[in-house]
Amino acid sequence: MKLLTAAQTREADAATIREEGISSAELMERAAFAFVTWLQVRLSPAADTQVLVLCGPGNNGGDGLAAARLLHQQGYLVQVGLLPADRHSADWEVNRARLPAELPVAEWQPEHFPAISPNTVVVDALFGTGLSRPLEGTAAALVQHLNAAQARVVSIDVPSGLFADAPQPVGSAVVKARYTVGFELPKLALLLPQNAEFVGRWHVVPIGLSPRYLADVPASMYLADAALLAGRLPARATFAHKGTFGHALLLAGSRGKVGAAVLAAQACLRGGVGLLTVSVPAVGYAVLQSTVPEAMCLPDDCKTHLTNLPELRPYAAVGMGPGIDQADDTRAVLEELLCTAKAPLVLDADALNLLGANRSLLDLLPPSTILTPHPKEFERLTEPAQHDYHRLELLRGFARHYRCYVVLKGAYSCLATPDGQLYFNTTGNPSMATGGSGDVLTGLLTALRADKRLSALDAVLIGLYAHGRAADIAVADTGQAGLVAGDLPRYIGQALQELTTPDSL
Ligand SMILES: NC(=O)C1=CN([C@@H]2O[C@H](COP(=O)(O)OP(=O)(O)OC[C@H]3O[C@@H](n4cnc5c(N)ncnc54)[C@H](O)[C@@H]3O)[C@@H](O)[C@H]2O)[C@@H](O)CC1
Ligand SMILES: Nc1ncnc2c1ncn2[C@@H]1O[C@H](COP(=O)(O)OP(=O)(O)O)[C@@H](O)[C@H]1O
Ligand SMILES: [K+]
Repeated sequence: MKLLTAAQTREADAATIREEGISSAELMERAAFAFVTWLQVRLSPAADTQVLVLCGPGNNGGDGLAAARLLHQQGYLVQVGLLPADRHSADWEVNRARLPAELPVAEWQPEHFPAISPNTVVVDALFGTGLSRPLEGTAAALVQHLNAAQARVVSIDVPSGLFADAPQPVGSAVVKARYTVGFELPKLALLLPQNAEFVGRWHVVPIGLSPRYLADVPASMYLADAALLAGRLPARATFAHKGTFGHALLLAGSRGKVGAAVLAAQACLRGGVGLLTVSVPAVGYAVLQSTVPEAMCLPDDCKTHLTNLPELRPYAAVGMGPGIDQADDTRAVLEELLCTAKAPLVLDADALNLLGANRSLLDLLPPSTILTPHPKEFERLTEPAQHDYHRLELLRGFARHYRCYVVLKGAYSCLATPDGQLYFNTTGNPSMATGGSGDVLTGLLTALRADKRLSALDAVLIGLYAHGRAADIAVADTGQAGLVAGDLPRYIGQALQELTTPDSL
């Protein structure tokens, strides 16, 4: 699924109106209906529920007016509060006129905003994608009044005051919603950690925007969801053998962090690799052999950390980083790997920290290497970001410059490709915020890179999706707090199966 900018969303609305021969008010009605349908499922029975709809002067306010009418028709106790304005959009006027006379409507004056009861459900329809500057004056005061009320707020399209796809000054007035319900496609702002306190949980509801426009519009940002990835993992052929799926090498572990090597190895095997060899410091040899018997193990001469690069010829992909620490002779192993590897590489954790501390090594990165930094590791590779949008630009620039695939990990992990596209992963949950989840990802990505049937892009996208999806499946058994990284590998197979090409004509 593509992510559209606010401007492209307006074009998509216009294309839909043109192609379907409907009026913009009809599209607004569709949007309001979709919103109300979503809301009704989550509200208490109609007669017990007070709903306050706060409407701004544009089409977001128009959506709010239409939603107020539809909720009123369903028997909810609805009131409408209007933000005072000199001018309103045409479809706002249409929907203002359609409000039934018995539905209470008041213009909210700044000197005496009515109190908002915490029991009220507030629909925030003040501003949407048409916001052109940060809120000030009455609009900002109303947002502050609403936030102070601590009511349950559901924002239409975006929390009012938040730019849909651009940064804004720190401290701007923005509604703090419990839920944000967007139309058709999420806006970039909903995916960024800095906006979490405003967005709450988000959902999108379909409104039938022009499929032709959505297919043709050029995009540089995508949501990597099931629709994008379904069927991308080829099914296994009847006569497949272990050579079909590649032989991977993992370079992982150091004294006190052998577990990272175990987790990566388990995930690599569950990711479907044909053969796996793990190079660990001598201290990890017995541990690895007993916990992951399916993997071959190459013990390093050094007891505590990696000091030797194995002969690379047998391997279809190499993953390095989980738990390796940052000793100077491990840095030398990384340097030799970068200089000599012919197979695709996956670099994580301390391999990234070593790159950050020895930036000249970055120029040795083979094209199409996969790097998986979390934000702190990414900062060590680049520079501190001023905000999330800046971080995304740094990410895009880094991936382009080094011709690499770079995954900025977090909720909605973002992959930047060598040609500057961004893909936001849609799976995963906060259960993964536990030590070792990243090691599991390294192992899984190394397995998928060893599978020659997959392109580099598909390997990363499938790996990110399946990693998060494994956690989504696992939490049904473990709960969120109870999940540990070691639980994830055994759900990877099920997650991968969901993306496998169906066995049909
Ligand atoms: N027919 C359509 O085009 C559809 C539009 N939709 C809704 O339309 C919304 C976009 O509507 P609009 O483009 O009218 O934009 P908004 O409703 O977001 O607001 C635009 C109005 O606010 C004013 N404004 C912008 N920034 C301001 C600020 N900082 N302080 C005070 N006033 C400010 C603008 O001058 C304009 O009058 C979407 O978010 C969505 O909710 C949906 O109904 C789907 C269909
Ligand atoms: N709140 C969250 N929602 C979804 N995924 C998450 C969340 N928190 C962490 N993750 C995922 O878990 C992994 C954590 O990796 P990392 O930070 O390297 O941890 P570690 O070094 O402990 O293995 C990443 O893939 C990240 O995307
Ligand atoms: K809004």
